[in-house]
Amino acid sequence: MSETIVDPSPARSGPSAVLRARPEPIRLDPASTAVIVVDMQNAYATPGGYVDEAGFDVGPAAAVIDSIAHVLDAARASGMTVVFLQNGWDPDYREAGGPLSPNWHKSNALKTMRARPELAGRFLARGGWDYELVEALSPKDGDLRVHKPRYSAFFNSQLDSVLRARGIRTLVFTGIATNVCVESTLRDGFHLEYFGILLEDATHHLGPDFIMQATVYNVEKFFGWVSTVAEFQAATRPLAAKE
Ligand SMILES: C/C(=C/NC(N)=O)C(=O)O
Repeated sequence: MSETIVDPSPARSGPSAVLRARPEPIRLDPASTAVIVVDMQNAYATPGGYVDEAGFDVGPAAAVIDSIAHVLDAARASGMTVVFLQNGWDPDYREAGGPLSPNWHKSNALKTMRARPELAGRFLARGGWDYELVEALSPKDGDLRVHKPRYSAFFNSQLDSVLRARGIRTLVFTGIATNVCVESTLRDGFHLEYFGILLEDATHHLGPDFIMQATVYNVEKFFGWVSTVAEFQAATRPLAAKE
């Protein structure tokens, strides 16, 4: 019996490819697919950035940067949209909210700066090094950047309108952190009718390994599809040849 292939864009006119994914394969239509690079900023992926200073392990981020670079090469070659998300706030932290915002209480960046006043102003402030994307993943011509002030990129940002204006239906997720901003955005995307695909080895989690497994389980079972960088490259290769 042949396996069902999920098809988010049955009315497409151009070439498409099938991505091997769990729980079932899903069709990729480059014209309506965007690769979302979640928060690959110095804050989350470079020693000396916020996450490192707050005591999380950024070691695995180096391999993730490499993996994402491969995904982006494949995505651009096959004509997909690339969207870089950048998390943070204005330099005065007004967008972060004050004590009446749960963000003020839960953001480890804000908490670390309050606990260590010598770090005040250093983390996730627009214009600063911590906020910048890592050098190895600099956007190329045609790529998009979207600023986001909370874990989910669909809140208080332009992401939904930027995607809808381009007819994007499928979102391929990479970036950091699997269990925080990646999962929050993929889940909210589900509720907005986007098809979310997690490339598990192009993400890195913050916290114990079981939390990565929990996100992968949640996505596979409830919110979307799970695949890998190698499968994405294999699926998109024939599309690039046709360009
Ligand atoms: C913990 C954290 C995660 N961010 C993300 N990009 O997943 C934060 O922003 O504080």
